[in-house]
Amino acid sequence: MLKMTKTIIKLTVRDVRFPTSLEQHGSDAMHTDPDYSVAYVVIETDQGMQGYGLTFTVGRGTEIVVCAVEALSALVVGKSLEEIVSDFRGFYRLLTSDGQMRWIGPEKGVIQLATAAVLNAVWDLWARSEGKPLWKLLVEMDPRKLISCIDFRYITDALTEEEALDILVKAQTGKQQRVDQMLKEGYPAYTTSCAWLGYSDQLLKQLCTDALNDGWTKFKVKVGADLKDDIRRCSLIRQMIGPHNTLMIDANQRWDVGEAITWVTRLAEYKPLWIEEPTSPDDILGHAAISKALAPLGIGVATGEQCHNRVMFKQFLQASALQFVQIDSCRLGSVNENLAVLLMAHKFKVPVCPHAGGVGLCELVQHLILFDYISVSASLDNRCVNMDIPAHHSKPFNCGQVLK
Ligand SMILES: C[C@H](O)[C@@H](O)CC(=O)C(=O)O
Ligand SMILES: [Mg+2]
Repeated sequence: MLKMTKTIIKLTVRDVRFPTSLEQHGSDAMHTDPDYSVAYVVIETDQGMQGYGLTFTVGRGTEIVVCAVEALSALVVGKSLEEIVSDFRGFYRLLTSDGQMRWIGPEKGVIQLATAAVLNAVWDLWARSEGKPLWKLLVEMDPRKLISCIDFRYITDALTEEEALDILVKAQTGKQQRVDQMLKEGYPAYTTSCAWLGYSDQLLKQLCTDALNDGWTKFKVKVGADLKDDIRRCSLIRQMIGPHNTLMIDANQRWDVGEAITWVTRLAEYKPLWIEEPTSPDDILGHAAISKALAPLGIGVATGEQCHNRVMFKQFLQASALQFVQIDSCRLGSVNENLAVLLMAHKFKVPVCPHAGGVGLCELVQHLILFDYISVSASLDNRCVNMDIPAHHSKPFNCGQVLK
């Protein structure tokens, strides 16, 4: 008789690093020599199917994430895909609430990065077994089934299961039109690839010219190390892109709260849409104070690439501490936790502009933002996705090409 279940019999994890620090790709005010890296996970079933997942890291820290993935593997190997997805919420909890390992999180830091890598591989296996890309698996899934993948523990004071279901059911209207639109037009994207902090002005000019020629209209510039340099670089980019294209700035947590307000006020004449990660990613009230001070200048606060779980995002939203939610496909606990954040952002009417500066993040997050547009928000207002493909290869993101 034909065996129908797919049992996971093996998990392997590799430490993969790229020497990006040599040419300062990916550099910012806090990560001056980043080597873009991943903990890369492959799971294999008894029927020979594979699922691929990863989490993004920077440099030596990858070794520790690899150990954490290995520590989780015993919870995955031996389970069947069918058993996992029949109670995905339960499986998410199994990984995040394990009595022997919960103490080193919970749901944050290295262990959450490892959880993301493992669960990303499980979602990939699920999508492959259905013969669909992940975004399609998500948009075609019954709303009740989707909700059953989310752990609502700790967020029901902001979003209940019933409210989440209601959001998904309402967004069923017009869904097919949005699918067709995305396949034809793609999702708006921005690039940081012209303006990493360690790039010379000459390189910045050359990459910005190339990106403009390639059709990019939204540009992010790294700031925060030296105010004079920031003024010169922002002025240069604003001159090159003109008044109608969009500029964002990113300080990667460099400042204290007061310093952030003063510094960004000095850069306000270059009309940035947002200041990203102005201060510690854990300082919710600090972000709220910065948001309040910068609102009259028309500058929003964006954060999320180091926002470690749904509970943090909940509080940022409740405290009006951000104006742009930057989900990250590998910082949060994979698709399961990202779904919770997308639904909360929708309830709080805050646009989602995912983070993706890193290995594999652009490839992963496009699935989540397509799901957000097609099945949750139905809006492109004030929204764009980060696509940091190295500038010399860069093309505006077109999911018609990428995702068919
Ligand atoms: C170290 C990373 O390159 C970081 O600078 C990415 C980032 O902040 C972004 O893409 O945004
Ligand atoms: Mg950033």
